[in-house]
Amino acid sequence: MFSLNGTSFTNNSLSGVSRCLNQSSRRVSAPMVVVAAVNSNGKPGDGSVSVLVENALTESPAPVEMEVKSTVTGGVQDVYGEDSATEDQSITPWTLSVASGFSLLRNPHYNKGLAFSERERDTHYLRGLLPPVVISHDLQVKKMMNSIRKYDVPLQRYMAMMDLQEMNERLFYKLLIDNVEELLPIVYTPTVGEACQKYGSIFRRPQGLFISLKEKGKIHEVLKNWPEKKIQVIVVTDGERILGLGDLGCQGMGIPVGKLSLYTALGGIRPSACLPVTIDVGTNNENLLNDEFYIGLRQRRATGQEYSELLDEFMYAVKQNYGEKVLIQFEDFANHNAFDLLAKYGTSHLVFNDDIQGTASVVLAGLMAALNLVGGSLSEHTFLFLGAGEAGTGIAELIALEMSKQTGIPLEETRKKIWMVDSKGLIVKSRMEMLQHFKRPWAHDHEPVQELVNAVKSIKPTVLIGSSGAGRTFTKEVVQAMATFNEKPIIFALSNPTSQSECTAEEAYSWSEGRAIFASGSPFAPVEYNGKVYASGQANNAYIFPGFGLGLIISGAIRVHDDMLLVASEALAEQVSQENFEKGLIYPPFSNIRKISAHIAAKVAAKAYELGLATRLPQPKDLVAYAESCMYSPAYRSYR
Ligand SMILES: NC(=O)C1=CN([C@@H]2O[C@H](COP(=O)(O)OP(=O)(O)OC[C@H]3O[C@@H](n4cnc5c(N)ncnc54)[C@H](OP(=O)(O)O)[C@@H]3O)[C@@H](O)[C@H]2O)C=CC1
Ligand SMILES: CC(=O)C(=O)O
Ligand SMILES: [Mg+2]
Repeated sequence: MFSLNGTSFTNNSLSGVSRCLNQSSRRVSAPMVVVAAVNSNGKPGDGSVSVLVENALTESPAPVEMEVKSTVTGGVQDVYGEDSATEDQSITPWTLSVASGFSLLRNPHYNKGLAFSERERDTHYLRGLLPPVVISHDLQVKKMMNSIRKYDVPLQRYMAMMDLQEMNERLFYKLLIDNVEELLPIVYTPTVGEACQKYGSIFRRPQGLFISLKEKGKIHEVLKNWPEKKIQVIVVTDGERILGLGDLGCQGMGIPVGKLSLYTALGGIRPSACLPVTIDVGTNNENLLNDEFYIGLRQRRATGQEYSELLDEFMYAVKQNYGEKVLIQFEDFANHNAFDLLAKYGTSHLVFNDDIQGTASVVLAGLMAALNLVGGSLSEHTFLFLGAGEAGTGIAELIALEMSKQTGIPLEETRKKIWMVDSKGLIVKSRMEMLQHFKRPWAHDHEPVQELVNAVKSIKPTVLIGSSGAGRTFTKEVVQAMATFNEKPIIFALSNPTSQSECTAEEAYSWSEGRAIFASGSPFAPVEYNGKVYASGQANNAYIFPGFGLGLIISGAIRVHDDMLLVASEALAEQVSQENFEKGLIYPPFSNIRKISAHIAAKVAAKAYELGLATRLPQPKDLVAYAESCMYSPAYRSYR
């Protein structure tokens, strides 16, 4: 028993946190002295109990390594041992106080709904607050899936999922992990696109952190308002290019929220370590400016110095609050800012642009896999893009880099195998003066060509990639042209959501007489053509960023390097099985995504160590096993 600020505490309840740490299968330094203090009568007066947490690392610098059994794996930097507790161990459901009673049921992090056991209902003052039945986590998942499936409208399913995330986090993640193929199109593209468009009308409870021009000069304090302190990944948007839907301003928040749900479900990053951010500098979307339910600043976008000062303040406040190794993922910025932000902060922060880099890695993986079906090496193929923005030029640059690495041919030469069409036609040398800087490497010698179909007929690409955000631009004539000079034309329709896809799966297969190798950014159902069923893959950066981020975090990487993108592509391509190839697939099913993410993470981490960019030492021997052991599991913990 001891006293703090006049209150008596017992330490016989030295929390399960330290015990949990001891029994984790991860190698842990045993740093935590955790004192869960209860009032001397052992009963909270007002439903809450003060808790004091101390990190004893400073007092006990020598790390103690332990290897013990675990049935549940923990999140990266699971310092409180909550996630690495085995299923038969107890942990304390604490916030700054021990949650109990009504507040426990309203706390999404600890709420278990009808799965609270009889004992927990007694010890945590839940009697009467729940109906008598006690059900399992699995039954909760079954029940929730039943109720979600009753909604015919995808947006209603999205809203039900968001409500669940705000009500019972572990049920939300178990549902998503166990039913990933069915629920990915709900919490992610295409439905998240519609949700962003209607965000103001469907807005119920805020998710993520909103930083607007009003917060200029105060961003450091605003970050402190966020309830979690140990942030490992931030996904940030300014809402100017949301999927292929354009400027959705502050309503772009659905994207960082959705991407970070995938960081947890697909990549195993703890939810409490994820921070979704929307930077609101206004919007140029007239419909939103005139919408009475719009949730953002009602002004046109700030640009120039005003914009860059806000971004600068944000970037430095992030580093001040969370340190060097927090990963900042830029998402859905317009290209006139995206390339510059990546270049500007790439040397001072751990930054990653998902649209430029993540997309590049996922498409390169698909191409590597597709070579198994069409033959030849990468440099024997010719590529034509519709869309020369972030996604298009990002992918092109990574393909050229990989070709250069494979053949030893200089990058300037390998780029010549890649052609681009933008809204003004084929990118050719005569347009050089007027081109944005990121398009210039792709301006080759050729007479001007206006129409895509004519570019296809002239260049005769083996691979056609849509990254335009312009729906149905791969017309019948375009696909038929591809099929005239390719036995198996490779066609990617990357644009999201489905309404913006350059063509549908049905169009790709029927217009190519079943010969296309097709993948799309948003999913399409299998297609029947001439009595045969064709399943297409989903070429979406969701395959890459969760595992990529996990790899950066587990290695303590301080910078992103292009070679990490290349190994991530290899890791993903290696996961495509013979059985997948036989179905014409060039991506593995999402149902294996956590295993895939662990492989990607291991390769990325290994590259970080090789490049001297990793700070978490020593390097674990088996990086795949280590990555898996670091992944968050949504299994319920029992509360003492
Ligand atoms: N599947 C995936 O994982 C990903 C998919 N995407 C999707 O890719 C699309 C583009 O994104 P991003 O590259 O960031 O966008 P950008 O705005 O940076 O680039 C769009 C490009 O498409 C061109 N374009 C637009 N309309 C047409 C048209 N009708 N004909 C020819 N070219 C056109 C633009 O031309 P101009 O330069 O002349 O204006 C520009 O070059 C989006 O729909 C997005 O959802 C993005 C990232 C990942
Ligand atoms: C998938 C994605 O990042 C996009 O469409 O922007
Ligand atoms: Mg994006």
